[in-house]
Amino acid sequence: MILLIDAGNTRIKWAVLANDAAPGAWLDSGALNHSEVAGLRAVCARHPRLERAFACNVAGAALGAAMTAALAPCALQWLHASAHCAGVSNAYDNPAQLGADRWAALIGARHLHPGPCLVVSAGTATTADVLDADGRFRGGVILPGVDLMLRALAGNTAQLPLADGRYCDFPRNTADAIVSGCLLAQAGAVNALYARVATQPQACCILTGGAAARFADLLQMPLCKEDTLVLQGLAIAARALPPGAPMG
Ligand SMILES: Nc1ncnc2c1ncn2[C@@H]1O[C@H](COP(=O)(O)OP(=O)(O)O)[C@@H](O)[C@H]1O
Ligand SMILES: CC(C)(COP(=O)(O)O)[C@@H](O)C(=O)NCCC(=O)O
Ligand SMILES: [K+]
Repeated sequence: MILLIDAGNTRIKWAVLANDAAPGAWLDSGALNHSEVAGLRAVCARHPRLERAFACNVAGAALGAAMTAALAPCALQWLHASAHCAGVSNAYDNPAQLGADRWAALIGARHLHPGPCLVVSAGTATTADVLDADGRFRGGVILPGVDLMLRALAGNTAQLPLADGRYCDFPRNTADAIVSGCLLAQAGAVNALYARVATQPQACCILTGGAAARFADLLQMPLCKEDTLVLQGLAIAARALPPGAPMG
């Protein structure tokens, strides 16, 4: 039994998986705020047959250390992006520079969909990553996530609130204008990146992240929503990287 943990800049997502189970067939799962990281200890206590913990962390060394402490004595193995893993190759100039959550999402996407796809993660940041039909990660973009965009406008202008408006085609008030602009910015980036794979047979978009639902309806392509894509990728990577194995 394995504990999988995706530590992002907003939330720590986790799931428990039996050794022979399909990625996504979670025995248990949940999410914690960074301030609740010690709650990982209770997750271990609830699952005494845990043999292993496998994680990605893009939220800094302090959170990583707190995760290690919370899980002790269960050893925590970290996924780092590398040149190859589980059928995915990494075209980043420096493969290790790619966020481990993006790398896990690409691995998860490859396992779900053998064709070309755009892997979109709507989290603190929004990322859109191009995966070719042969499992080659070609590259991708990073932009502020929805909440970051909304907070940037509220925090850096005299008159704009932290908007709680809704998407409209022709916004006629400030709150709707702000929300519509931010959601269109997200969808515009995704639609533009998708154009790079749209002509390839069986191309699709796999969408994940806590903010995915906010702009999914604005996306103009075949769409597969996978809320736990990163955790699924971690499960696949963990099986490809037994404890103590060198990174791919
Ligand atoms: N319960 C929640 N707590 C915090 N953010 C949430 C929650 N539900 C949805 N969200 C949205 O999802 C985003 C965080 O998504 P997530 O994928 O967890 O981000 P990350 O991987 O960067 O930690 C937030 O910016 C917010 O827009
Ligand atoms: C882009 C990210 C901040 C996304 O993290 P998240 O929004 O999920 O917290 C993360 O993947 C990251 O820190 N990447 C490292 C730089 C890169 O991927 O090029
Ligand atoms: K994420």
